[in-house]
Amino acid sequence: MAVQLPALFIERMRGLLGTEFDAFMTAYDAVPHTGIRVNTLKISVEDFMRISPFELRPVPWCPSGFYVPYGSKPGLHPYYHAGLYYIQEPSAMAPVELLGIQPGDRVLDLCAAPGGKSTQIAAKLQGSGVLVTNDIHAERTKALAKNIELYGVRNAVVLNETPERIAEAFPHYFNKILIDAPCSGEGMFRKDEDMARQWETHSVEKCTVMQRDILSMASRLLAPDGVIVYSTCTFAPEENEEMIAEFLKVNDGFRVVSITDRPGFSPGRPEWIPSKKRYPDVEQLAGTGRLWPHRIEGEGHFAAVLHWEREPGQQNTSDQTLCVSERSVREEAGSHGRIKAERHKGGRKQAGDSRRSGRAGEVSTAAEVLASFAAGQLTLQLPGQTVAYGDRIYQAPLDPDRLNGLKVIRPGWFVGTVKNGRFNPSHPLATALHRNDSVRSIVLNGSSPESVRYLKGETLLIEEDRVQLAEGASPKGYALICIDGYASGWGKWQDGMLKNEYPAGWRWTSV
Ligand SMILES: C[S@@+](CC[C@H](N)C(=O)[O-])C[C@H]1O[C@@H](n2cnc3c(N)ncnc32)[C@H](O)[C@@H]1O
Repeated sequence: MAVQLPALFIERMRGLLGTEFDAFMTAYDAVPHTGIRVNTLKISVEDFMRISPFELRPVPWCPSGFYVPYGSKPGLHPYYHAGLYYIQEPSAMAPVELLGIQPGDRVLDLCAAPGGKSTQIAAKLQGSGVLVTNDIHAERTKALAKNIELYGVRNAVVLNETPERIAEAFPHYFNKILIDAPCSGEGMFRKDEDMARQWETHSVEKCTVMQRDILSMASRLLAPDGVIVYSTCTFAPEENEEMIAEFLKVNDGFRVVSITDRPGFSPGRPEWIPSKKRYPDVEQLAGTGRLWPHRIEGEGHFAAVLHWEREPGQQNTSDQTLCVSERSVREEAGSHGRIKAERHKGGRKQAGDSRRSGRAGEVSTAAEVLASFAAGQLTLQLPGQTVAYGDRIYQAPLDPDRLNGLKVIRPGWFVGTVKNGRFNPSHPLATALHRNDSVRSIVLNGSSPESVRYLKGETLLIEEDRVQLAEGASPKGYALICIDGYASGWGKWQDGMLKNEYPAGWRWTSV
């Protein structure tokens, strides 16, 4: 066995698993599986299967998930940089499938960084409804925001908050909530030896304190008839079945929705909750699910689906807690600059509602400059509400007043900046477009060095006949650069020269 497992962990698993223990241990002799999940915001599964540079084998519990052969190195292909797939451990693809996301859902991903599951949720929403995605760690929210942008998500709000403060701002607002909880990570020991090394210090008890707190806040955030999916990547019953048993004991009206008929899942193990701790109706915990590394092709996971069955109308769903006079906003100084805190006292410029800021000139400037750019450059109607924070313009999926008092990393789709009355389109605007959304586009061949040179930030020579134009458009100006047809960034074309607009912090430096 390559992995050094903690002795205490081995003893505990031997006691729990009994005759299954030997099979469990043999899983540690196998190499972990590599998975990719197709980003259906940018490409359909069928189209990706046609162009995939890798041999694909379906992941049974995720229709857009595939195993790729060991050694494939999916991070080293231009399609990865074009956001066509997310590299994700196969078992980690399961929790979002359990949320049952429908168009128009209001979804909260409470522990979201670096964003694997958030990008999966966004792909299921297909631009409808709203995704509020949050992580408590400021550093990790940078990676989260970047992934939201790389994967072309238009309807996400990115927060860096405590669950409690989100619960104060959004009481009973979300109909789907994912808690991919911080946990002791026992299910990842095969894939990440550091987790095995850190296990004793990162104790199960410490994690249960955080999990209990996060779950209790989720009950305040959930709308009547809503669903919480709670998941961990650990085996410890205290963080899994027992955590859910405790939650059910203190939260009336919730029921476990059985997932044991879902591909890959084995039943939860209520019998592993120590008998001295009594919880009512523990049998329903058999309806939670476990993914075992010796039974499936993936790492160890646990998931529970909790449905709040309380009748609508029994809870206070008012928005009265939203009135906060000041708002703190965090924004990045540049595309990938340092995040700085900025306070606005009613100074936001919001399109279409000059009464809010009292600075009608600026209000109209931001919205009008964007509208004028969009009229000349884009063929789509931008979704959401135009909002300006400083010189940065966003299309927000939520009324920005709902975010009052919260640490907001992105209030919506970052579409560009206004400087000296000119609109400069952002990189995330490009990554969330489809080729025909721009009046001017240039297609680079994904298997030619040209696409790698573009992703490295080099200037390219491009003949005029390669600039694809909507009717009436001239070849000079911003062109959407598409790798094999999939939007990857901007370039500015003039007289056979493509000035590269791929931002410095995003460039592919490892090739
Ligand atoms: C298992 S990871 C999430 C992985 C993520 N869902 C994904 O799919 O990429 C757990 C995350 O919870 C965050 N976290 C820890 N305590 C938290 C809390 N109290 N509230 C919100 N997030 C928390 C950690 O920073 C960490 O990023």
